[in-house]
Amino acid sequence: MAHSWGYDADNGPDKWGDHFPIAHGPRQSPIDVVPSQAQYDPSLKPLSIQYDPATAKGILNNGHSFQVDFVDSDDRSVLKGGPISGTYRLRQFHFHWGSSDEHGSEHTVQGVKYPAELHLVHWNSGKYPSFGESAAQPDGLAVVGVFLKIGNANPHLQKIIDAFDAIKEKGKQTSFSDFNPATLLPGSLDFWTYDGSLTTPPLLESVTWIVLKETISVSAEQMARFRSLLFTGDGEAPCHMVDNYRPPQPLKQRKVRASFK
Ligand SMILES: O=C(O)Cc1ccc(OCc2ccccc2)cc1
Ligand SMILES: [Zn+2]
Repeated sequence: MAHSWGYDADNGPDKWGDHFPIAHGPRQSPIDVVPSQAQYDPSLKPLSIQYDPATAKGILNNGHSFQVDFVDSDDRSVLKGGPISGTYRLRQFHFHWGSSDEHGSEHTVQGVKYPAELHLVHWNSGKYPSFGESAAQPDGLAVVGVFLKIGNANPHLQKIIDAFDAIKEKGKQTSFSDFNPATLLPGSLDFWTYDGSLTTPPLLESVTWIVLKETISVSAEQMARFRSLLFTGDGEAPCHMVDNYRPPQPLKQRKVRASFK
C-alpha cells in the first residue's frame, strides 16, 4: 500500500488483501462464535495465567491501537494450559473498539457485538527463541480475547486510561509499571478456542485464539476516553482512534471448541 494499512475505506480491512493475500486464507480472524456450534472438549485443560506486575514496561500509541508492553526476556508472566502445550510468554496487550457503544469488538457471539475487546498476546517461548520467530509459526502465538460490556466503571482499566493524555498521538509512549493484567480478567476463565490469525496486517496464521465467555465491565465515560486517542501523529489533521476492528471472517474448515458445557 502506498499509504500504510488502517481502518478507513481506502486502506481498511476490505483492502488488506491487496498487499497481504493471506487475508483470504483458511484460518483468518476474528470470527463469529456460535455457541451452539461449539463442541465441548473435556480434554481442554483449565487456563493457567500467572502474570508478574513487575514485567509491565510501557504504553504506546502505535497508530492502530494502544498497547501495554511487557518484559518478555524470562517466564515471569506466562500463559499455560487451555488448548496450548507448553509455556507462552506475555508480550503485550491492546484493545479494539468502536465509535459508539453498539460495536467495536472483533469477535462476535452469535452476531452480538461488544463495545470493545481486549487482546492479551503471548508467544511460544517453550519452542521458539523470540516473538518475531513465533509470529511466523502455526503454533507460535496465543491470544486471550476478553469482551468489554458497558456497566460500572472498571477501576483496573482506569489506571490505563489515566495514561492516555501522555499517548494521545501516534508514536507517543510513556513508562507504565507495576500493573497486573490479570486484574482485567473476568471471574470465570471459561473459553472458546479455535485456530486463527493476527487480526491486523501481516495477518499471520499463527494464533491459537482463546476467547473468554464472560465479559468485563467498562463505563460509557471510560469508553469515551478510549475514543479521545488519535490515529494521527503530531502535526497531522487529528483523526480519532475509533472503529479499529476487523469484522468476522469466514470460518471455512474450522471447528470452535468450548472448555465448558
Ligand atoms: O490483534 C491481535 O491481537 C493479533 C495481533 C497479535 C500481535 C500483533 O503483533 C504485531 C505484529 C506481529 C507480528 C509481526 C508484525 C507485527 C499484532 C496483532
Ligand atoms: Zn488485537
